[in-house]
Amino acid sequence: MTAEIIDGKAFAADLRARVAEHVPAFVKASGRKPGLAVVLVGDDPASQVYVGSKGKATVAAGMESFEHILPASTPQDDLNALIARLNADDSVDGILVQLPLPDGLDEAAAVAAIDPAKDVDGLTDANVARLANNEVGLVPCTPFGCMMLLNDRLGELAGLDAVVVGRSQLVGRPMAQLLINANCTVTVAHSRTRNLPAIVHNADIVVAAVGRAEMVKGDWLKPGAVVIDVGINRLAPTEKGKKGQLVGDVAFGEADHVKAITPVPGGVGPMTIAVLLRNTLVAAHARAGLAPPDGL
Ligand SMILES: Nc1nc(=O)c2c([nH]1)NC[C@@H]1CN(c3ccc(C(=O)N[C@@H](CCC(=O)O)C(=O)O)cc3)C=[N+]21
Repeated sequence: MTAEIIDGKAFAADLRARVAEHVPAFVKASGRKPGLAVVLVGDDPASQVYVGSKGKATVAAGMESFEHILPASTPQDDLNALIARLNADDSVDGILVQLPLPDGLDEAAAVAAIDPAKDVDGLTDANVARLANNEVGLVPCTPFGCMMLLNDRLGELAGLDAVVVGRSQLVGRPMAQLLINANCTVTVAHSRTRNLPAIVHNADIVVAAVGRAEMVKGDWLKPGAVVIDVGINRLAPTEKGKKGQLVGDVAFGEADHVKAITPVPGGVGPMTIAVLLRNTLVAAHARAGLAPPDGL
């Protein structure tokens, strides 16, 4: 049996196109474009690349992109003041503060400063509570994108055994909530979990989000499982002049016997950006008092 490779890149391109199709009607109804503000503190090169691709995708979808790049030495008060200005700015529908923040800055305080109506990362207490209560709200982009890939590949998820490896606020925890809301039987595993291989081997759905290169081995995976690899790990460069290879949290080369698996790159990563645009459009409609865009 040969695993199907889930083409997140193509799925994301389709989602971005569907988001873009809704933009003209929003502009007509509201007299302005949907706007996304991305705040990057510090000069981490990988973060700069992500912020760049977010900005490009935002403009390509017909939306307005606002980038705020601050030095790593920015005081908390200045960061919070910027967030307060973005909250008050009517042309901004979505605010994303790129995480992690540099040492010395309080992430929880920065997130708490974001207006929940503009919280396109779904990280504020208000949106976390809505997700936990299975109510409508803004959901973190990466887990939402994973659910779209799972629904596309599997259809009805009710009753399936799902294992989420990782319990971060941005991915693991909201992923578990979404799977519970989809009526899966959900296990959340993490660094203190005992007998991880056996737990993963029970799963029909495996979502790996630990940030450790190829930690999930092929023989842990049940034949026929659907595997979503959220990890993006850059290996040390092996050849001179060559950039380090990107690998996921799953040993992809050992996963031939699963039903389907997302590759890295080209799997979950592009979905994250496409869902960010989707969330911005959804937030824009809600803020303008318009019905949510359908089919997204
Ligand atoms: N508040 C916040 N929200 C985030 O959503 C967030 C964040 N902070 N901090 C950093 C991580 C990382 N992240 C990625 C998005 C897209 C790709 C992506 O498109 N990756 C491509 C390739 C990337 C490459 O080649 O380097 C792929 O997987 O195919 C990767 C990583 C969002 N993040």
